[in-house]
Amino acid sequence: MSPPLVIKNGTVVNEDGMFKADVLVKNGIIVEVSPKIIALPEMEIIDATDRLVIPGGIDPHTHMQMPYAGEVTKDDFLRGTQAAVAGGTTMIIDFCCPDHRNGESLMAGYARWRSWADPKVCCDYGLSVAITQWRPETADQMAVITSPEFGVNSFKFYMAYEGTLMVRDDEMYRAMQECAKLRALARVHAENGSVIKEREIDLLAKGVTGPEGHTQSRPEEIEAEATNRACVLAAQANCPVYIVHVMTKGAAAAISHHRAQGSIVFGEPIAAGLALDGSHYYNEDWLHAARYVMSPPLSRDPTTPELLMKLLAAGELHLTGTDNCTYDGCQKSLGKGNFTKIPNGINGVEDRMSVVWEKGVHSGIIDPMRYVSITSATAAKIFNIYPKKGRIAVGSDADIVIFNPNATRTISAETHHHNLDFNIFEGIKCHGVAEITISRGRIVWANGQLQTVPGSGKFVPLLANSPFVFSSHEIREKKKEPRIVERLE
Ligand SMILES: O=C1CCNC(=O)N1
Ligand SMILES: [Zn+2]
Ligand SMILES: [Zn+2]
Repeated sequence: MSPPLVIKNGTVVNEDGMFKADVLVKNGIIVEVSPKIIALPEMEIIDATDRLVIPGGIDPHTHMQMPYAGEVTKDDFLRGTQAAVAGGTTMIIDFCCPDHRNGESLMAGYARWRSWADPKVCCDYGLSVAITQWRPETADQMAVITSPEFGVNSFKFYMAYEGTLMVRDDEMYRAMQECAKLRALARVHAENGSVIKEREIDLLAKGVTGPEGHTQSRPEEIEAEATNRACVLAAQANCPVYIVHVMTKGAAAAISHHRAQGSIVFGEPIAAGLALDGSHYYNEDWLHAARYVMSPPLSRDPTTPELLMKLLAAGELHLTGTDNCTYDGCQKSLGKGNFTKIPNGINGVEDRMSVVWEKGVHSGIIDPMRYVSITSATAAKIFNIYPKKGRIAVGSDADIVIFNPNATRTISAETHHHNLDFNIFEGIKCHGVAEITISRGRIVWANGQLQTVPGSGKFVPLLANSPFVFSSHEIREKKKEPRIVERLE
């Protein structure tokens, strides 16, 4: 167990307030937050003068060590969580993807992911489970895996990747009904996978084989239409819905529309979409362009990144993720001559906290409290682990970052901790640097050095029925009861 830690002279920032205070940590828990804490000889002292003391980032969207289409993502649970803590993130929610189409149970897939992650993680993690087919046994397995013993409270649905991950509308509708019954959140990758597949065929037939074909096969309205459809199906199923990687204005507008209709919809932009645009797909260098291939694609509109940040400021979008799904140049080159074979994925887990500070706070669009909300607290609330996570308060886990808002760092593959030969944010200078990262009371990053221990991170059970998501559910359910008219024969 780490020695007691006292963080002195810092400014604590939570999503609802910021104030000067010292913080005392014992046995991995915050035990005191007060104006002046006397440092005793047995305590390790951190001087946080002119620094912010913030809740460790929570990245709700990663794909570490993910097997897909014969490849495995380069950031495994060790390198991926090392990159996370080096950037000020102290918890990830990774996507478990059981091979359900071929009969693997959700529980067996879950067990595989746990066996990969538990020995390697250097910070805490949770799991969200993808459902890639609606089978007779799926509903029962969803009930099992949302029990506290497994600790899963969200399910992922892909409306893209026809033939591998994509579910039909009727399947997603049925599964959303089950999510609502179990008080579990439906998370959706919203793209029209069927139309994308046809557009890919047409583009290849016309000789468009490079990464520019990827973005042309997925026009922005393809994401907007699917986002709208996902919200409609969720509303029909009376199921709260969470749209992952919101990349475009149209998708964000669809979310705002359904929220204005009273639906419970959460939108998750990602670091890449808050800092970059789709011009990279037209880069003369094939490999450069291929390295930015992800789905949905980066927006073709250079004004989108700022708009997405403004929607986060306005509360129309809610939390930031990364979709960290890293493939190196060799893997990306599998798509030479056919863009549909380029593995989809980019990095983000190490740079999200700095990118969001630079594009949000340093640019004057959000304040530090909103920053904590969109990088940590809202994720903790949605996944039902608040205030254990996402807050600097007595009783909360000591997942803490000593954050220097005035320091800058220039992002580069030369210095990052990803297991990757490229960084999509290469050369971007950010204000806002995580100088010390503390995971459950243990310093895991300081003085530019990792101090991680593989397997020291813990699996965090995510329990169903998050009040932030479901506390109005019963009343909503009653209002949607079907009506029967009793007619005299
Ligand atoms: O939905 C996804 C899976 C991982 N990679 C990506 O780009 N999109
Ligand atoms: Zn996705
Ligand atoms: Zn993803």
